[in-house]
Amino acid sequence: MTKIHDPSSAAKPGIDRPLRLGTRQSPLALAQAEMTAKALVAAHRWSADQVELVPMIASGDRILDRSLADAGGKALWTKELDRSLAAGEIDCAVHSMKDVETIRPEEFVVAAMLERADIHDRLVGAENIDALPHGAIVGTASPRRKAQLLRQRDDLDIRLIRGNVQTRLAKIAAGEYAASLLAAAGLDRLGMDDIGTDISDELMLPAPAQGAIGIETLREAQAIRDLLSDISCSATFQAVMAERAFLAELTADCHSPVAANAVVQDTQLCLRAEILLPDGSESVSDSVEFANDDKQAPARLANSLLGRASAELKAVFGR
Ligand SMILES: NCc1[nH]cc(CCC(=O)O)c1CC(=O)O
Repeated sequence: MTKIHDPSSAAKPGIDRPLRLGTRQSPLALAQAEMTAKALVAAHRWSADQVELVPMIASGDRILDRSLADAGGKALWTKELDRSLAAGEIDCAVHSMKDVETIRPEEFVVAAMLERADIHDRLVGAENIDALPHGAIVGTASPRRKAQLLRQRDDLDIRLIRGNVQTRLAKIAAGEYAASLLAAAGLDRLGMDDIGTDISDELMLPAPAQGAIGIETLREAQAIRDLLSDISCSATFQAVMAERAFLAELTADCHSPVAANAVVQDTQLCLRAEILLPDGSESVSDSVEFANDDKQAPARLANSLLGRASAELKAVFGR
């Protein structure tokens, strides 16, 4: 006997069963997943139990003795969630867009981004960069932050610091480092908005996608994509995609000191970007305004910056 396909028998996530949100297990990742869950519940008038968090440990959380760049790159943040998404164990995965590789497997799609938070870096351990003592030890794992700090203060002793936000703050409190830089967005989401001082984006243009939370799902999962699109902030989405397009053209990875930030103004985007030598001794920056639908503009900016760079700086980007 042939089975008659009954579409109502396919359990609808969020309706017949909870929508499963995959997340890393760090306190910041969990806070971001909670924000996503809240947004879904509000947008769809669900009850709280229609969304379920599925936390997992990422390789990036396990490897703490090396910089991410040396250990295998940004994939270390997404590998476990990717596998789980592909296996159908979760319906979508919540990420800090800053940690998501520029080129992603074709089967995944960023279906939504929450409204972007504070884009700035916050200095913890001193009032401002000038107030740091001569030769002070500053902890960061970011080539961008290191280069931008050294550009301003080449006497600083920049050393690798790894671990989640709480771990880093504990290391400063213990005197292992005089100071560190952390994303304001992360501190704010952890309720630590009273810690540290914002560094202006003139001095330190943030990392591409800093402050943005993205939710990925399977490209083919149209029902999930629809549920997610209802919580997406289109201005954030367009801005972050422009920043990522800039990165893609540079073929930058997490070794590369790169900063970029875009803002949407009506039908226009304004993209500011900067590339630096790792020791901060050279930086090239510029900004461009372009129409939202001009998808090539970020790549043009990348090439114009490279065109003005020294041979040494070009080489950082494999040119
Ligand atoms: N690489 C770690 C990471 N990824 C995203 C954030 C902060 C949250 C955000 O930028 O949205 C952080 C911590 C930090 O840079 O201090």
